[in-house]
Amino acid sequence: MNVLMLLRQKNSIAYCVKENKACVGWVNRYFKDCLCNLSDEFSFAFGLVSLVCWAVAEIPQIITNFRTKSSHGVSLLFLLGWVVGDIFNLAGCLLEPATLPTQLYTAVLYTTTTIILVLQVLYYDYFYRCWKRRDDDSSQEVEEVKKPLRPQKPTDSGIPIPGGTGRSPSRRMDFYFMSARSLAGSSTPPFRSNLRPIASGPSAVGLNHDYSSDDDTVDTPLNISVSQPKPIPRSAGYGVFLATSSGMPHQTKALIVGFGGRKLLQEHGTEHSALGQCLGWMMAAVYMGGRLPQIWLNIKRGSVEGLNPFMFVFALIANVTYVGSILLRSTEWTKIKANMPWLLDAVVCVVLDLFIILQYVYYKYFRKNSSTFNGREYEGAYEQANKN
Ligand SMILES: NC(=[NH2+])NCCC[C@H](N)C(=O)O
Repeated sequence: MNVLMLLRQKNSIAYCVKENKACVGWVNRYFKDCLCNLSDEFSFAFGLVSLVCWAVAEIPQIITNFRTKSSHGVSLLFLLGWVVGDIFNLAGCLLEPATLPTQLYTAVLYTTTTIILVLQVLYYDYFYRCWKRRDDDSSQEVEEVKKPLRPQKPTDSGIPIPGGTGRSPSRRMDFYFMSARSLAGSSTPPFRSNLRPIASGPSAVGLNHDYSSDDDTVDTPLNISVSQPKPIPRSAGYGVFLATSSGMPHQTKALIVGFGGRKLLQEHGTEHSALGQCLGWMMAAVYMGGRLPQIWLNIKRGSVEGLNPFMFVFALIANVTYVGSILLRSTEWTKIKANMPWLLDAVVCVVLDLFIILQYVYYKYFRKNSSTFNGREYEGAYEQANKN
């Protein structure tokens, strides 16, 4: 029987067992899925929309980080939750015979984009910031030796110091000079800096204390350490967890030949292992919990600056269509039950993403007017910096 099915599959002749008719050719060929009726077709279409949404979901945030040269708006813990979940999800897709090849495609797709995003966050949060700080510190050292600081008029605050370092000042250095030399006389904090009470002269102003996605913020001392920048630690406190699969629905109406060594399955031959279920629940817990650091970061900062809401809009659509694709394929309780961890995860993530989008609207448009001095000034400087 299996040999016969394999032969049929090889010749691209797949049949719906129930309805005894050929599957949709291209879907069968490229996605190894069999669509027998309209609801299967809708299910597949929803699955495709979900796949496309996941493919693009993180791109807006990557662009925002690139533009602001910072990742202060997005929680690293949230992204790490995704990465760890995705890796186990990927492993689960490869090991679990009940998953479809499309699940594997989706998992590969979003694991890749998430890894790119995390690498970018680490780059801006650690390397870029360290280099920038080192650059600024050495500039300040030379500056302090060569040109003693003079009191600045408030109107001078944005003007770079000509020839101060013996090399052409970059825009980054302009910000630095503005903040280090004359912030005491200016009410405008430097780009992405926290406005703090100024203890003494200009050299006592803390720079580079970015609004960070760090969830364990460590206060930056007011005095800049000229030689060694103090790295801000981040916590990556998720425990080890495993996850299996998500993406397209498990149910198949006809024969499926899986990837590599995966088994040939039939409608009634789909296996749901207890381990797969257990891992599915653990995956769901991590994915759902992963949104909390982001929500908390937004509350803690009282701002959503640097966060791109489209990441959550796409994730929301991806999860809604994902749920639709499962439910449209089958409403049999046994199948819904087997998919429960993935369904529940997607539904809860939709609610949490909706909450984050509302948070965005609130902080961006309503909280703006009543924000504190610090917040207003920060936004002004931020927007000003973006315009330059
Ligand atoms: N890296 C990813 N985008 N992974 C997909 C996570 C899917 C999960 N339902 C969530 O919304 O969190």
